Order: sequence, then C-alpha cells, then structure tokens
Amino acid sequence: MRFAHRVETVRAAEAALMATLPDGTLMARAAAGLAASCAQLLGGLYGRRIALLVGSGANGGDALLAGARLVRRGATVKALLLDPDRAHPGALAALRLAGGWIVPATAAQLADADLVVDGITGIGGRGGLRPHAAELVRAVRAPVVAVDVPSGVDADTGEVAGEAVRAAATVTFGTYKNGLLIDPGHAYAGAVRLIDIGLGPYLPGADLAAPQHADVARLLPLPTAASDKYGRGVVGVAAGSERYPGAAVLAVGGALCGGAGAVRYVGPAREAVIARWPEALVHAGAPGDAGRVQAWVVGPGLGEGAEAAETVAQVLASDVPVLVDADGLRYLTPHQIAARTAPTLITPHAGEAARLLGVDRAQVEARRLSALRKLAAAYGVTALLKGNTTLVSGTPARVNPTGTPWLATAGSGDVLSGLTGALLAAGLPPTEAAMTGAYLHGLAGRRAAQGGGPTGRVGWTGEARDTERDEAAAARRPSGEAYVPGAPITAMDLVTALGPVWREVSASGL
Ligand SMILES: NC(=O)C1=CN([C@@H]2O[C@H](COP(=O)(O)OP(=O)(O)OC[C@H]3O[C@@H](n4cnc5c(N)ncnc54)[C@H](O)[C@@H]3O)[C@@H](O)[C@H]2O)[C@@H](O)CC1
Ligand SMILES: [K+]
Repeated sequence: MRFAHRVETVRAAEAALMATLPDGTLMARAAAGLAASCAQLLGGLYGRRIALLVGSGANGGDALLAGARLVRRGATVKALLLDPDRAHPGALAALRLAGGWIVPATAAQLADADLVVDGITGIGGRGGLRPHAAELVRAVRAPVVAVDVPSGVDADTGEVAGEAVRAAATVTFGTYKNGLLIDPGHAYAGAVRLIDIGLGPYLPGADLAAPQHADVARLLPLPTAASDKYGRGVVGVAAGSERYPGAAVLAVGGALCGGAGAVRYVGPAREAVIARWPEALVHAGAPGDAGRVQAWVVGPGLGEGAEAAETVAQVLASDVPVLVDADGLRYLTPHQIAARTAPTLITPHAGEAARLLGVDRAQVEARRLSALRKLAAAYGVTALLKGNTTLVSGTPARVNPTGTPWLATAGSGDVLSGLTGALLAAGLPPTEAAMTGAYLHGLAGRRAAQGGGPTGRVGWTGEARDTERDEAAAARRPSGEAYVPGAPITAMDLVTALGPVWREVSASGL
C-alpha cells in the first residue's frame, strides 16, 4: 500500500520528530532527497540550468536548500523569489554561499531552464496560484519537479481551485498527501516519489491508501482442492431490460470472468445472456425466488419504472451482500438500507453521486473524497466513487491507482459491477471487494488498450502498474514520455482481459 495522511497529521508528526532533532534537520533531509531526484531526472548535473520558483514558506526553503546542493554538484541554479522579503532566510543564505543566483522573478528568466523546481507552496498552500505565480508557471517550457505538492493543488483533497502547476514529477516528504493520489490533483502531480525523512514512527493510521499488486494479490480468492462452485461464490445479477440487454451480458461476463463459481441471472435479457454466456443460470421469475446466491448485483441497464423499483426492493430485502449500481441507484433510500442485515455497496459515478447527495456534479468532481465520505455516511453503505482515480470508502479510504481514461466507455461500469459482485460472493468485505474490483478493472483497461497509463515501456515488461517501482522508473523520464497512449477499447475487451490480469496479479503475490 502507499499511504497518505492529512496535512494536520503530517504537521503533528513533524513537530514530534523535530523535537528530537537539531534545528533544520528535516529541511536538510527533504532537500537532500529533492536534489537527488532532480539529478536523476536530468541524468547528470554538470552544465545544466535549473530554475527555482520560490514562495514564502518552508516549501520554498526546501527548493533553495536543494538548489545549494545542486550548485555544488555542477549545475547552474537561479532562484526566482515570489515574495523576496519572506523567502526562507537560512536556505537563501545557503544558496548564495554555494554560488547560486538570485534573479528577478520574470518569465524571461525561465526561458533557458532545463528543469524548473516548484517551491511556491506545499502543504501550507491555500487556493490556486496567485496571479504573478500563475504568469510565471504559464511561461515554463521545461519539465517541472514539484516540491511536496504541485503548487495550487490542495494537499488534503486534491482540489484545484484555479491554476496549478503541472509537474512531470513530484517529490513528496514523509508520507503521500491525499491530493497527490486523488483527481484532479493526481493529474497535476506526474510521477510521485516519496522521500523518507523519518516521520514513520510518528504517523498514525493513514487517511487514504493506494493498493499495489501485492496488496490485491493477497485478497484474490483462489479456489482450493475442496472448493465447489458454491464455495467459490454464486452471484445473483438483476440487470438489463428490453431496452438495455447488453448491460446484463456485460455484468454477467464481469462476474464469470471475475472468478464467480456460478452466476444466476434474473431479468428480461435472458436470451441475450444465454447466447453469450451458456454457463449462466437464468431465472424467469423475480429476484426473491431465484434461489440461493452469496451476493447480488442490481441495477446495470435496469431502466426506470415500477418493475425496476420492485427488483431493487426485493434484492435489498435479501440477507446477503448487495452491490447497487446505475439505474438501481435511483431506487435507493437510507431507510431501506437501515433495515438490511448484510453489507450494501454502491458504485456511482460522479453524476449519480451528485444526484444521491443533492448537489452539482462539479462539486463532487472537485472534492471527491469528501463526496465519498458523505455518501457512505448518509446512506449507511460502503461507497465506490468511479473516476480516473476511483475511491472506496473505508478506514483508510482507498484510491485506485490503475485507472485509465480508456475505461470511460459504454458498459465499462457494468463489467465492474459483475466483477465486484463476484468478489463479494467469494466473501471479501465490501471495501476490499470494491478496491480489488477497481484495481483489476483498471488493469484490464490498460491491458486491453495496450497503454493508457502513466508508465510502461520503461525498462520493464508488461503494462503500466503505478507501483513504486514503475514510478521510480517514470521519474527518470523528465518529459513524461513514459506515458503510453493506448487505443480505444470496448467493455467486452475488458471482460476478456480480466483472466490475464487476474493471473498476473495473483502471480505477483507468490
Ligand atoms: N514542517 C516540517 O517539518 C517540514 C516541512 N517541509 C516543507 O515545508 C512545507 C510546508 O511549509 P509551510 O508551512 O511554510 O507552508 P508552505 O511553504 O506550503 O506555504 C506557506 C506560505 O505560502 C503562503 N501561501 C499560501 N497559499 C498561497 C498561495 N495560493 N499563493 C502564494 N502563497 C501562498 C502563505 O502565506 C505562507 O507564507 C512542506 O510542504 C514541505 O515542503 C520540509 O522541509 C520537511 C520538513
Ligand atoms: K510545491
């Protein structure tokens, strides 16, 4: 897992650690890691030109102190002070002593830079870039390394209120910050490298966690010699309608290729389901009399009306875990859920989440973690909020690192529902099932698209994984060319890719 903490937690941990150390030790550790990362990015320092954008806080101090190290290793370093009277005095003196230049903070000073270091604001930043900083940032042509957080990104929420720095890489200290892992902030951070400054023993449980292959591998329910299809999990799928039979086919496919022992399908798309998945058990009646299942998926392509509402009500009346998605979310009430004895997982996209919360979609997209937590609390459920960085409620909340924009294709969510339903039926708790489902689904998207991730092709085989190892490799590519564009995919491609992805992830845990 990669763990992220809130700013107030980081500050408390820093204070506790600092009390045990001589003054300036933490900034020196941060600056050493930052300077080493810049050197690695440039592939050498002698004769290279580095420009520092320096704000008024300790974030600017980190940049100045790293600048001093870079000068000593042969680089030409100039500092553009955005607030000359308030620049960190000790770090400024260190840069001057090493032979760095203090130059006017104008766009012209950035023209010849090979690398720009963004030390405008870190965890103390509030709101987007101010006009002078924004003007300078717009003039940057070289790759940018952000110090701790790209300036203009809210470290706790990932919100970008106005303009922000778009970094090729972010070097962050002590622990990840939420805003580096959650969109929209995530998209501004580039490859993220964590520098250990000794905070570990002072950090409590994380606020947010991003799984890696090994975390997911541990959760994958592998059959044993004693397993039969019921032991592996039977998923009930109540989905599809005369108008949308394809949603049923995709949800059933996601469940079957996602490891279910068997799938019971209930709904009007029986012919379409059987034609594509002869192994599905189809039922002509209502969910209430469909026979035993270990989890239900309800909603994809269900359509609107009294029949859809009744289907949702019957599924929610069951005593097994239920995943509610898409049209099913129209008929969900906190009252119904309060009466349930088994877990409920909801999987809205931002538009559906906005409707459930009675707010605008833009509000959900700007502050995704807060929307997620409100959904979970208001409805008494586990919530999965879809997006390029899908979030799952829990303690800590989870953020999926394997997303790709290619997943934004019709039917993609139906596959995720079926897949996650299979994991619920196998007995995974809802947070783990949702996180595992999102992780495999994202990887399936990248595999099917043969790209679409921020990394890949960089000294290792296979597609992008967004693991620490991949990010370290990506961070060596200043221009971010490690991004593999990929190609359009269909939801059925995702279903087909689930098997190979499952194999790859489970093998990584051996
Ligand atoms: N506290 C510590 O022990 C350590 C802190 N470190 C660094 O210190 C940073 C936090 O330093 P600070 O608390 O000084 O805060 P920052 O340096 O993040 O920013 C605070 C300053 O920026 C100004 N500011 C806020 N929003 C602004 C905006 N939108 N535009 C322009 N200026 C704005 C504030 O008035 C304040 O002067 C971390 O992000 C990290 O880079 C590291 O040196 C490691 C150790
Ligand atoms: K910064």
